[in-house]
Amino acid sequence: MKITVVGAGNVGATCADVLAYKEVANQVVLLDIKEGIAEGKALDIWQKAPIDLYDTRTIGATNDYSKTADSDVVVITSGLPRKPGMSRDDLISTNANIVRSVTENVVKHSPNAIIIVVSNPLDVMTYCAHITSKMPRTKVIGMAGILDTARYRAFLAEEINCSPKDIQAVLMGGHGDTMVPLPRYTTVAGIPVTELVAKDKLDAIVNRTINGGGELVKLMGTSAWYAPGSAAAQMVEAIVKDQRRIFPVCMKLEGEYGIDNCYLGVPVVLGKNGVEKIIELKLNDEEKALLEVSRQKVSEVMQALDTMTAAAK
Ligand SMILES: NC(=O)C1=CN([C@@H]2O[C@H](COP(=O)(O)OP(=O)(O)OC[C@H]3O[C@@H](n4cnc5c(N)ncnc54)[C@H](O)[C@@H]3O)[C@@H](O)[C@H]2O)C=CC1
Ligand SMILES: O=C([O-])CC(=O)C(=O)O
Repeated sequence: MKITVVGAGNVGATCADVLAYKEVANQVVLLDIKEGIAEGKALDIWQKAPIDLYDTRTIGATNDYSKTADSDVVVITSGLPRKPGMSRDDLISTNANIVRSVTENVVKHSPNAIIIVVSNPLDVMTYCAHITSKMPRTKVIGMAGILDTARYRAFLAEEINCSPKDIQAVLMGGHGDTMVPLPRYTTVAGIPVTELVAKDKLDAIVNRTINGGGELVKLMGTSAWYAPGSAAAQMVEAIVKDQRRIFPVCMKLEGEYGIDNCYLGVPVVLGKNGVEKIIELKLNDEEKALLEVSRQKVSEVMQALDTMTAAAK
């Protein structure tokens, strides 16, 4: 198995490191446009192999896509991260150009790869990669839901003072202020979360989750990478090992949840073909209304991308 990670910055290098450490594939190629950075980080990860005892070979490339040829999965992390005061949507024009050209190169050299997009604004960059690739919607998907759910689970574990391993949750919608955490579908070792956490505390945790990315940007001056890198690696692992794990994943909806032609996070079964199945939850009216707000917001940004693309022609 061969995995390529495009973008050897904070998220991409972390993802490559986790893939190697967990021996998800025997080869991981890290590619960046900045001279030498991917080669250096790939070499550094390889030199950690005798210490951490893994045999995944990590290889770096400066914009040389021939080294990525015939990858099984490609993770796209190339693009600007936001700075304090910015929204993810502010990154759209720069990152769309990057994601478009990267996707063209990826598809040229690895026509059968499953593509996982990480660059922001996530939902619209998944749209951009999907239409550029001309591949089925089940094979061009975005990572955000695992990260957002992990933040929610970590905050809950802190509040309950229990292991995060025992918290199961699902979250839907866009990766932004309109994401839709679902306390009704959150359990702690099988116990509904509402039996363990008071409503006001749960509301505060949901709110902190929605602003989880921004909290870190404010603290660090750039966005997060440890949890995002691991989250993308977890999607790769589910695909490469055909685990059929159930995760929230961003993809094009074609009628599911009554939504057409919009890229949103929904729970799916992830396996060797990418998305094997979309799970349609029976949302209540309140949850449906929140998802509709998310749909409107993502659709607006998709339209903004369409306008930009048309103007550039
Ligand atoms: N979906 C999600 O949940 C998350 C998304 N992100 C997004 O991931 C992206 C990367 O974030 P970081 O790694 O922190 O940024 P970074 O600045 O550390 O790394 C980005 C890398 O992309 C490279 N790059 C730029 N243009 C390229 C091109 N055409 N080809 C190849 N490489 C190129 C840069 O040289 C840089 O090394 C950002 O857009 C950020 O907003 C970050 C965290 C979570
Ligand atoms: O907040 C950002 O810009 C990066 C990101 O998507 C996240 O960490 O959730």
